[in-house]
Amino acid sequence: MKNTQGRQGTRSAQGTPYRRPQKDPVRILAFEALRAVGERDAYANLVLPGLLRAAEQDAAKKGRTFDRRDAALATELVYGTLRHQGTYDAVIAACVDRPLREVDPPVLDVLALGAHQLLGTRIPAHAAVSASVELARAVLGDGRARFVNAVLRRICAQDLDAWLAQVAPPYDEDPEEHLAVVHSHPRWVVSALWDALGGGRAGIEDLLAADNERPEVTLVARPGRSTPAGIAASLPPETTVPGRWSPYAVRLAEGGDPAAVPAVRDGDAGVQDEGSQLVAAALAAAPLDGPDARWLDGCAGPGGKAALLAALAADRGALLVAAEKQPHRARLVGRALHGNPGPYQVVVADGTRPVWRPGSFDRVLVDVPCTGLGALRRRPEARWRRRAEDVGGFAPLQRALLTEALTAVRPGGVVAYATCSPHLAETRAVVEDVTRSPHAPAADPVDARPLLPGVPALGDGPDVQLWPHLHGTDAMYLALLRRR
Ligand SMILES: C[S@@+](CC[C@H](N)C(=O)[O-])C[C@H]1O[C@@H](n2cnc3c(N)ncnc32)[C@H](O)[C@@H]1O
Repeated sequence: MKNTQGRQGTRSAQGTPYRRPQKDPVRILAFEALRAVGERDAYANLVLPGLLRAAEQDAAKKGRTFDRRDAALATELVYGTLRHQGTYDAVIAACVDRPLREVDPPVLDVLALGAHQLLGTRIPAHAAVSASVELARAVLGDGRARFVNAVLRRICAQDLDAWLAQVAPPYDEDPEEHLAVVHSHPRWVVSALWDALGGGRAGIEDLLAADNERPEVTLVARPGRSTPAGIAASLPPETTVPGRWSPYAVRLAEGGDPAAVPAVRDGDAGVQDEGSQLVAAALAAAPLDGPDARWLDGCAGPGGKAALLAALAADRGALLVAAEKQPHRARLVGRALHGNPGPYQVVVADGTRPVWRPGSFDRVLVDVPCTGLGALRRRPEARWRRRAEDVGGFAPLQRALLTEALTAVRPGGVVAYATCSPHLAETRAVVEDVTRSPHAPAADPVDARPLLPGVPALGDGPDVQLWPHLHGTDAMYLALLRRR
């Protein structure tokens, strides 16, 4: 019998010709990544590499290719959609006739992916809609694909600016909600960041916009093991840029792959934001009277700062003890420190119940667990997962770890308290409470600003707060305290 319905043709119950959905591996991969983030609380940066590898292997089996451009587009779709989810949700909400919580999450993911292509990329509108409808047919079925089609057609009726004017309240009426919708941050995060940053509209807008930028990949050349110049010389000249502030930093140009850097493969260098490098370098540079032989990193996992500290300690013949409560993270610390030119020990230990004697260290770092609001550039989903209540949840541990750090350092020794969050409740409030507490050893603040030479806009001191929009770093906080 002659097939009159084409290669993939069958007839549906209604008699309309049925065409199998086109399976676009890039969009399917992006959808699967969003589902993993939404359904299983996965981290995009952890699930993506596995999905990309699987897509490559699947394509190879079918005699097709899934190349670097496909991988770059899939990554952009996932990260962009997650970063701008708050804005896209507000737009989608204006285009559906029921509350968003009544729309199934997989449908919302397809809509958000479509909204990102329409409002956040240069993909032509007709291509963005048809690719999204095909994705919906493949992963949701024909009925929901029609719904997706209808919603996306409403979205593409105007551009992003027009949508923002429609869905965000005017700045003058409700500044925080305006910024939350326009810059896609939860309102409580806008509020907390603004409290910490201070100032007017321009600064907070720049900060929120910087949180939505892809961060550069920065490497740390571990002293005694490699140098920024040596790393740069090992790579084609156009692929590296000097660090901005850290003498150990070298930045990779757009698209640079750290795994391709020989010094990184050998452990002589690592991937580390310049803010983290500055924290370790400032502790190492703090003036000290008396011995300088024993250093402690009390919250070391996964070991980025410990590896730099250990290399700096080695240069002075000092020992670094790197303590971490979680055994699996302590193993990562061991890996980061492997090959260090000087002495070090990695211990699995609870920094609030120390296994070391009081006063036995000359320099101590506590880079405490925190909300991570300073690294929103790197963790696109984190802002939606965190809750305002989480801040208070970390408070007792942060105070206990700083108190024990002050106990661990000898009189005259220096403690660095660091967080990758600028939230005032995790930064100044902790330092002020502990330094006033009768239960903590007495300590005096050390002005950290001169220990970050050349870094501008460090405020009134004595502590320092780095910012993505001012320094190009994560929003690391650092307070230095000298035990009396
Ligand atoms: C912000 S991270 C430290 C990052 C690290 N300094 C780096 O640069 O790679 C905080 C670490 O503290 C660990 N931690 C949490 N509670 C702890 C405790 N009571 N004692 C020691 N480490 C703890 C966490 O497991 C986590 O690895």
